[in-house]
Amino acid sequence: MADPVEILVASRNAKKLEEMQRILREHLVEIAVLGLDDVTPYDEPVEDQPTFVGNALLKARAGVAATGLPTLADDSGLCVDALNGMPGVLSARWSGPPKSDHRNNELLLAQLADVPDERRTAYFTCAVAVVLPDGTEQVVEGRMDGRIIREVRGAGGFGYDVLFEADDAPGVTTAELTPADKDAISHRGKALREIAPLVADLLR
Ligand SMILES: O=P(O)(O)OP(=O)(O)OP(=O)(O)OC[C@H]1O[C@@H](n2cnc3c(O)ncnc32)[C@H](O)[C@@H]1O
Ligand SMILES: [Mg+2]
Repeated sequence: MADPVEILVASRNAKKLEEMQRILREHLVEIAVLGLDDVTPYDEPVEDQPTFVGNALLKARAGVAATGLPTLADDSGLCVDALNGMPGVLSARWSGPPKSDHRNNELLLAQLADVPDERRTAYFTCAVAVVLPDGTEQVVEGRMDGRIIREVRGAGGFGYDVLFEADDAPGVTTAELTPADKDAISHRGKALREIAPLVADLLR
């Protein structure tokens, strides 16, 4: 039997990578989904673009240039209405280096301390880009609407999940959902389920 086609998922975030591999493996059954730890290390780009789409393309292009493998990358973040869309593309490193989910969540609570419940709306967004060695590029986006609560709750997920209640799963944070329940409603789940058939077609 021929070796399976390989794709690289270029993320340094172990929890995000786990979500991506879980969703992709379900939808791309005959494709081997590798992570950055499965390939020779390369210089990863600085995520300096003003948009999620721009950063996702940057990460995917760098992966394909370094490895020669079709590469998928996710750039995602939390956009809070009362903060004019911040932290947005800066979500991962909002509270400064070294990257810390805990400090980011403390900062979010502090920034929203005086914001009343009805104005604590926010959404997660995710751009997923796939780039092939022949230069073909595709990008899709997914979104999950919800609100920011006042105390962290839950042990699942990552990042700001402990402070986010999705409109599609009210009363619990996305850190309290099972992995499958988060994938079913998440920005990342939506984007990856949309791009998976495109990837399958491109690799055929
Ligand atoms: O760039 P890579 O290496 O993929 O990993 P990263 O963590 O730096 O990823 P991003 O640059 O895309 O930043 C995304 C940040 O947005 C937040 N975020 C994105 N998706 C999330 C989710 O599903 N749940 C909670 N927080 C999320 C979280 O703080 C992430 O670190
Ligand atoms: Mg990043």
